[in-house]
Amino acid sequence: MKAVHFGAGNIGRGFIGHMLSASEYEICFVARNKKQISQLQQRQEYPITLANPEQDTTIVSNVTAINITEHERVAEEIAAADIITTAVGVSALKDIANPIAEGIKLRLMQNKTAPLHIIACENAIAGSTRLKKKVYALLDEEIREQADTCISFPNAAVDRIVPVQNHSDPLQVTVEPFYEWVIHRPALLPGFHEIKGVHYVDSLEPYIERKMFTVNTGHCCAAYLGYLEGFKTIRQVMKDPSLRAKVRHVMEETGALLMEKHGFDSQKHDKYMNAILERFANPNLTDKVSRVGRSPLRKLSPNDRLVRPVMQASEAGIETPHLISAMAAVLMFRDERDPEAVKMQNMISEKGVSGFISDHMDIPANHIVHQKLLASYETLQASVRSEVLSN
Ligand SMILES: NC(=O)c1ccc[n+]([C@@H]2O[C@H](COP(=O)([O-])OP(=O)(O)OC[C@H]3O[C@@H](n4cnc5c(N)ncnc54)[C@H](O)[C@@H]3O)[C@@H](O)[C@H]2O)c1
Ligand SMILES: O=P(O)(O)OC[C@@H](O)[C@@H](O)[C@H](O)[C@H](O)CO
Repeated sequence: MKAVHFGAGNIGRGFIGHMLSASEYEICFVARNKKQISQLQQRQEYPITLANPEQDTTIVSNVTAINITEHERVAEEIAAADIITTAVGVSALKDIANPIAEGIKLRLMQNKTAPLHIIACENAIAGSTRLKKKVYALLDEEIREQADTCISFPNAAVDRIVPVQNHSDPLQVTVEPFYEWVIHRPALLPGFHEIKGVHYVDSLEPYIERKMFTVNTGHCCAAYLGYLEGFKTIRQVMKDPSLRAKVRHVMEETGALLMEKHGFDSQKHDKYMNAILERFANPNLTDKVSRVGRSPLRKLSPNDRLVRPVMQASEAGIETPHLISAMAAVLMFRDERDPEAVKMQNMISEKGVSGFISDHMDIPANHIVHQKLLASYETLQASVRSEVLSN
């Protein structure tokens, strides 16, 4: 069985590659980093270390790589593949749509009708559907109709914390022991070769919302609240009892929404939240605030981990004071090395924070969430100003 995976980054090597290889897939990474590509080609394996006290290490084998710029080879790999996965970041899906479309054209030209599954393993609601729209926009009607008969884009949720790596070996990756990969079963075509350890479900929305609104909402709130206190790692943030309590409160607010919307059991959800807080606090893992808080424009977009739950909670009549005050912290986030953080501050300077909340976050000025967020931002700014003056 052949897999093509776009993006040989942290989650690509540390999770998706690991899972596919353990299910007897041969994996070809389509990547950009030349050093990683040549190492993957030469060694055809790489080590994964678990962030547990024993630092258990396993070897992922049957791997190779090609460069995204080798258009013909990428198309040939796609034409021959059984599964395509991606972990490039949701904003980069537009950049890989063309190579995937070219591969699909070649595959269909070769009359290959074996099923092909294309799964976006990104932190996004309906990531594979988004990718499909971008790919299909590049195919003509006849090819789209043919593709519909043998190519499917199942949506998925992926969960494993894999920080930025700092090893002398460019392929080595340290990952947390926990993992969860959930795939929407109804979108699987007959002949799909099962990936061991994946949870296949009939309805994905409860799983992706539970993951994004608990793990990712809590994680980024830890990062932005920690940033305001000058912390550099998530572990440091979680050691601060007041910040840890704030993150817990944010999760409780999104949890109230999830329980109301999806009928989750409150005791089980409580355990789920506790386990996540422990994952954030893992003493064997160093995860930077800058990684977890990266790309604030994406994180503040209407369908992502902050605006979506806060608006849904508001509609359901659920109060979210902690989430709103953490969102005010996002608006204060500055990181010169993060282009989205720079752009966000420029947008706020140009439009004012209320203009940013209306235009970028799509929360109209007369909405109660807009007004509360604005008030929370102004209070936070005033407290930061008075702290600066008193120092
Ligand atoms: N790291 C985690 O803890 C984690 C967990 C779950 C989901 N995710 C999601 O997985 C995705 C990747 O995250 P990551 O942490 O692995 O980031 P990363 O930056 O480590 O990896 C992304 C990789 O994609 C590559 N890439 C980007 N554009 C490309 C292109 N056009 N062609 C080929 N390669 C390209 C980059 O070079 C990089 O190697 C994101 O959507 C993220 O939200 C991450
Ligand atoms: O990857 P992002 O930027 O969407 O979010 C940063 C982290 O919260 C995220 O990567 C988590 O580590 C991951 O989603 C855990 O499964």
